[in-house]
Amino acid sequence: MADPIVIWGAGAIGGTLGAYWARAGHDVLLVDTVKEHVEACRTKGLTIFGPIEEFTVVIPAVTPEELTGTYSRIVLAVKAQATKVALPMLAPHLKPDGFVFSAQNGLNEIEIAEAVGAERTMGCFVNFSADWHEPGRILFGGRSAVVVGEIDGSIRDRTRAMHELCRIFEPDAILTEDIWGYLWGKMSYGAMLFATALNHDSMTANFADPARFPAWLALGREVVAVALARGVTPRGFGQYDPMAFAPGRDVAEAHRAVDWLRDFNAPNAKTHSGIWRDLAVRKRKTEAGAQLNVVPKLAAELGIPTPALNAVGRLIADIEEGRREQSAETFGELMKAIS
Ligand SMILES: NC(=O)C1=CN([C@@H]2O[C@H](COP(=O)(O)OP(=O)(O)OC[C@H]3O[C@@H](n4cnc5c(N)ncnc54)[C@H](OP(=O)(O)O)[C@@H]3O)[C@@H](O)[C@H]2O)C=CC1
Ligand SMILES: CC(C)(CO)C(=O)C(=O)O
Repeated sequence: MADPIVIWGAGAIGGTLGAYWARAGHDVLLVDTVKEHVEACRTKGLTIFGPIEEFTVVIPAVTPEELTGTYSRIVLAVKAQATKVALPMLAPHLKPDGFVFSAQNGLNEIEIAEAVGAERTMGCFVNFSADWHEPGRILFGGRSAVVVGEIDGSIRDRTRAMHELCRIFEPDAILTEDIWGYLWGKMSYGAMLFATALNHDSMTANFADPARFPAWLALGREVVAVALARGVTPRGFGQYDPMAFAPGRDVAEAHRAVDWLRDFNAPNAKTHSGIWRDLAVRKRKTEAGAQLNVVPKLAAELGIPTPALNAVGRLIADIEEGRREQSAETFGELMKAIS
């Protein structure tokens, strides 16, 4: 494939992937709505910094309005709530036999497939940690799993090619026939991450508090119940096995999963989730509407109650709308809702 890899949304995740691919000699084109970031990337360069490594690479970059031409590979790395807006913008730039590769949290692949066709949609589970700090500067806070897979479970030449590209960035990247399993597995962890954003404690401090364990247990159980009812067996990463939250499993297994999340996040230079950062630092809406709240809707269709997910969704909305603060008290409201 001769045309550049287009990264649509060159923030924390898209920018990090793009920087690694560009440094490895691949032709990359960043597309982002933040003009100052686009300008920085294409002039002084995009700097990746943090505990993993530091480097700067100048990468061609444009705003969506400046983009011309059609491309075979478009890596979509906008927040889930921006997917709906980004899809009609990128669709005219996708070649008829090209594909959109979702490097996002949530089940964006459903929406992407509806917009550009299932044949032109590829999934990816991303769990590494990154934060956009300022134009041209992204913190790469910690390594974690990257998994590549087609939404129909097939493995094709293009799937292998994307997997190889991801291995440049993450040598342990996995090629899977079960991307939905990984996406639902991340959803179970993601629901807990939303809850960690109800207060100002780090992810590790949240997972370390035994008093908060009932919240992780309830959230994990609800997400996993919905996934299983939809015929998906959620898959994890590292030693986090979402099936620890499956019906009939001993609660000790869930304790082990949460303890592992505590330890996994401890050395991370990104101490808080992207959701916390949206609320506390970027002062903007989170992905709750487009990511977390999808699960209770699917659960309702299946007759599965989701009191913990409902409470987290409601409390995050309260913070977004200025009705509540991120605080111990707000987390306490979640605890009340599940007691
Ligand atoms: N950051 C992380 O550590 C992780 C993130 N993820 C997931 O990866 C996805 C991307 O997150 P992240 O990289 O953190 O997000 P960022 O906000 O850092 O990056 C997204 C970039 O896309 C821009 N953008 C928004 N709308 C459009 C559009 N229509 N066209 C082009 N660019 C646009 C954003 O601008 P603006 O800021 O103005 O909106 C921003 O610069 C999310 O689903 C997230 O949950 C998954 C694992 C870890
Ligand atoms: C915490 C992290 C990086 C996953 O480890 C994440 O997915 C997020 O910030 O939303």
